[in-house]
Amino acid sequence: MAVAQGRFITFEGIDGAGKSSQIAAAVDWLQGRGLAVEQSREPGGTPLGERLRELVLHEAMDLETEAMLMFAARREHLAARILPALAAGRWVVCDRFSDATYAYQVGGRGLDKAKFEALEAWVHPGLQPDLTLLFDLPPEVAAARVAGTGEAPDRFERERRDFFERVRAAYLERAAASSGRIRVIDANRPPAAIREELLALLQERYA
Ligand SMILES: Nc1ncnc2c1ncn2[C@@H]1O[C@H](COP(=O)(O)OP(=O)(O)O)[C@@H](O)[C@H]1O
Ligand SMILES: Cc1cn([C@H]2C[C@H](O)[C@@H](COP(=O)(O)OP(=O)(O)O)O2)c(=O)[nH]c1=O
Repeated sequence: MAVAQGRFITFEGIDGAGKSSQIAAAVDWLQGRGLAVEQSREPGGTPLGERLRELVLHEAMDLETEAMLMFAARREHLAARILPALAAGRWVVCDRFSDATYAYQVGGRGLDKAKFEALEAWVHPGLQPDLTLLFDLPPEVAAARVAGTGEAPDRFERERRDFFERVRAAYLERAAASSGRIRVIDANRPPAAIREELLALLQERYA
């Protein structure tokens, strides 16, 4: 007998891209179709992962330590939540996954691509999200949004414009290499327009 298998949907983009409220809209839409949906985030998603998140967002560290902590948190997230949920037929909507490590650690910070690929093959062999929504916008627009929140910036949000230019370019490069999985959304528009495109995309794919 075929076992129901949930779908894995991820959201990506530079800090301030506006993922948060759009993720909520996507989850609402999927739940409205009667699906069981789990919303999560990376780094994080489990008690251990959230503790690792605190460290990587606020503690200065070596680049390879940073990359391995991202993947350690991810391994725990997969083992404790994502894989059991998908196996039980639940859908998982996650704020960031390995594309973020590619964009931030490889693109932004210069981590050796072969080391990223080795970690990815170790931590989730044969598994990629079913669909990834990449929120794309100029770093200066995103930075103004982050500044507008009035919240204290973390270690990544304090990076300079050229860092986010590299992160953005790495995301777009990965999207070009996986155009069936990664859909680029122009995030430099009002929230309502983005929401409309996002829901149309989900409708086209999953209705
Ligand atoms: N399309 C948009 N246009 C203008 N401001 C936005 C838009 N989307 C989100 N924002 C604002 O930008 C800030 C960052 O949004 P958020 O959803 O937290 O981004 P992310 O989760 O991608 O870092 C918030 O203050 C939010 O209200
Ligand atoms: C998952 C992941 C996140 N990050 C970074 C990107 C973000 O700056 C930060 C946390 O992401 P996020 O939860 O999107 O932060 P916020 O809700 O404040 O926008 O971690 C990496 O550098 N590598 C990774 O693999």
